[in-house]
Amino acid sequence: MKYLNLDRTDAYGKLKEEYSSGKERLSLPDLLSAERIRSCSIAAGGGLTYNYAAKEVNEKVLRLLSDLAAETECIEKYRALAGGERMNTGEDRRVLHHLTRGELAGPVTEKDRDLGAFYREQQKRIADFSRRLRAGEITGSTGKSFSTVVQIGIGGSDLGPRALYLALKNWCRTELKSPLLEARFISNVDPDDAEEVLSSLDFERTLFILVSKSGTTQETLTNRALVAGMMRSAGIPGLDPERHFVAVTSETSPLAGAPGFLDSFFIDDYIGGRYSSTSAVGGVVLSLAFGPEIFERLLAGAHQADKAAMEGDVRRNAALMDALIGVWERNICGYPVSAILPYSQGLHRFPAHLQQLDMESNGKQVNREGSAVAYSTGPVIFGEPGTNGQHSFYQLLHQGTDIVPLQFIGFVKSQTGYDTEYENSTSQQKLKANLTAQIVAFAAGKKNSNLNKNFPGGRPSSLIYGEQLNPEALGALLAHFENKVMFQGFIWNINSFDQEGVQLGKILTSQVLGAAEKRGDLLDTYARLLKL
Ligand SMILES: O=P(O)(O)OC[C@H]1O[C@](O)(CO)[C@@H](O)[C@@H]1O
Repeated sequence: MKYLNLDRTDAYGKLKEEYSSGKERLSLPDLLSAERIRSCSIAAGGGLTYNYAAKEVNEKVLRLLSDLAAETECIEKYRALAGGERMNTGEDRRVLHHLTRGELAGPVTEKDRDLGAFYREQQKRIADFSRRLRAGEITGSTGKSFSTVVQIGIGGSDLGPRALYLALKNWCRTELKSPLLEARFISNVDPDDAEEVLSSLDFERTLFILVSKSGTTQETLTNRALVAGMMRSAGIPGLDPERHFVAVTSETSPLAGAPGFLDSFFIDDYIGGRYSSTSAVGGVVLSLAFGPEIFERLLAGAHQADKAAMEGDVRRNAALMDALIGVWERNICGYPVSAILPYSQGLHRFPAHLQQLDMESNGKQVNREGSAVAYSTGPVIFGEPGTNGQHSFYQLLHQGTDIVPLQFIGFVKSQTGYDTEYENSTSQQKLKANLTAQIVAFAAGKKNSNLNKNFPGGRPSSLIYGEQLNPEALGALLAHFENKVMFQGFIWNINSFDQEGVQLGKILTSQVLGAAEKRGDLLDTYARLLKL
């Protein structure tokens, strides 16, 4: 396989040339048409469709982007990654999150161990544990059945699972006959975060899921101690914290086999934190809260999206098309920011998950061999659900001095089916009307001689949509973005699977905590740290 920096590819030069010579051919108000809206759609798995009609790309640009995908061997690299090649060069590791939802390139083995079988075995153990606990066969230390689970973790051990739980909570509440366990999350080392969650819990009926792949993360271990301490001081006769904790960690972590847990479930170093939602990291909390069948349906949707991303024809590969257009916008058009705008309240924490997924993966300044790259890599990602965002930051998106490419997400039906009519339309109809109105307003704009009221348009967006946000659609949505980020990493020739940029802050924090005086004024500590 060839590993070329983006600026060494032929397609990159041609794309730059096309942009500088053909800006008027790329005018969005002129490009957008009813015919284009119909033709620029790609099935993305899980019943989802990716539509890129409102992107600043014409036929010529699409041909060149397709050449770029071929030149950078995106599909070959994806196949190699799925087959177990050590694509995480920084840490010399395989990258196997796809394998948690099914094989794409045959079995992956290591020293005769089938790694897919290992993930499936963990999944089966989680399913058995969840069924027994939900049936009341596994109880708390005082004999009461569990009604609440609390995940303690941070970064990838929190954001993805939390976003997925919140995304399915209302759908499950509406669709399932079996009762749901409530899930809560503690992540921040700020004690107010834990206190707020713990203050409303019945400890006797709560199971804590301690999630840390490394088993060394300061925030997570501190919160474990805080929870156990609070349980001990609650003064409840017979309450034993050790029978209220399970662990999710890697087999090589200090937590593996450590005392103090009712049970433990495992991942391995081949699944990066931000890619771990479909492993035990997300599997335990989602299976306990909703039942293992729901988690299996989510995995099935993710696997469909993974298979769809293997398609060699760019025009039939949603994740690859999304990735290529993102590179066009970042490197050729020069847009440094991108917004995720779900028109679905269930997805209100999904932008936060995508922020870590994208920015921790592709916020890199060196290529996979460690040499500096001379072009931009990952954009800044932010987002909020519509319509709330419309009344907050959309002003800048419509009329600000920067162009921010937008990723809309929407569904035909709501999750609960509850709806009400007011002024001749229902709430769900209003939600969808707002979504389509925004896409057109951003793309086409509206001329006004009063510049303060002028909408310049030309603000590109794409839309991922489906019938309803259900487990399959959510799994596919998650995998779509994971695969998009992976393809962009291939095109930028960077390693999207390590995160050295988080280390320095951790080291300096330990130095502050190791210093004799930790209780000083914030500015004193700040100044003293420079001398340490
Ligand atoms: O699961 P762990 O090992 O506690 O790590 C949590 C998070 O910390 C990070 O390593 C960043 O500090 C993330 O990549 C990861 O998701």
